[in-house]
Amino acid sequence: MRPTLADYKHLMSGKVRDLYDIDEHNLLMVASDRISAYDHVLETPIPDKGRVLTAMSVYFFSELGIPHHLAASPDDDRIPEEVLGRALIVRKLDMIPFECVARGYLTGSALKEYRETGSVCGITLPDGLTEASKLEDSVFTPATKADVGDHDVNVPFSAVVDRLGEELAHKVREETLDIYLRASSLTEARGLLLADTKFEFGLDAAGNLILADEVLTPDSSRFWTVGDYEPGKPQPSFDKQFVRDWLTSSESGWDRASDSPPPPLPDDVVDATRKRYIEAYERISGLQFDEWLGESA
Ligand SMILES: C[C@H](c1ccccc1)n1cc(-c2ncnc(N)c2C#N)cn1
Repeated sequence: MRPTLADYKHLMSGKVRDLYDIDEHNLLMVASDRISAYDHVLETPIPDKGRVLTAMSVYFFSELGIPHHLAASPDDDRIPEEVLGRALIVRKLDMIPFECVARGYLTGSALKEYRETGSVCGITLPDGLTEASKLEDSVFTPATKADVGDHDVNVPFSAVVDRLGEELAHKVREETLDIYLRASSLTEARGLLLADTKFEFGLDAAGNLILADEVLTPDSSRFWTVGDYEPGKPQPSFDKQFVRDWLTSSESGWDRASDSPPPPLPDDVVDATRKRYIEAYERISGLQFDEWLGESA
């Protein structure tokens, strides 16, 4: 008999994920079907999004072959039925207080900073770069974690050194870039560009660096289609473009510049977005989503 979520103490919630306390050594990390766009958590869920992104993390944790925080099988008996397939048991770590971002392409906050300073996180970049430019060498662009609803703040590597010390700061940067390069090679071979991604690390009781959080999901990464890649303009998001296009179309009646919450999504946008998440998982992993744990929505 599996427990229910009510048996576990709720610890915190992010935009689309929730964290529960299992026992002295373990947490339950639950991925919801919530989706965010334009800094809003939409009222319309995307069925199976939580299960797909959980399956993607599990695939990469097993594929990357580096120490990670998964503490049990995805079908462990301690996982409640209601979240089976979209929840993982992870071991408690002393989390490193930085978003460890690796970028192979220039976009988002890094592009904004580059346009203002010619650099990102204190790293001077070549002149003449533009939206979605491919960077000659991928860069480590750490950020401090913002409260829910705020944007993370990019910081120079020296801030990581000041907080973690030279040795650990260098190890975090090295691990971040190594995982990014290996993952981007894997995804590109399957037709998807990994423009950038965000990792979180923690330390175990022995002081070992452990890969934590979710990894290489569309929520922690930007995925673009190789065939559509064209620097000089914003690239379509592999997973969220249908949502973004509809929200900014006249059909939605929503004004992005207003403070009003976005309207509910139409069924066709929801269904197309669900299919994109599943496509991303199946193309990258080579696995069939309908063989993944839990009940399809
Ligand atoms: C940001 C993320 C989060 C996830 C889900 C919902 C809200 C926040 N989070 C993860 C931990 C965490 N703490 C201790 N040990 C761990 N292994 C982890 C992990 N992963 C703390 N925060």
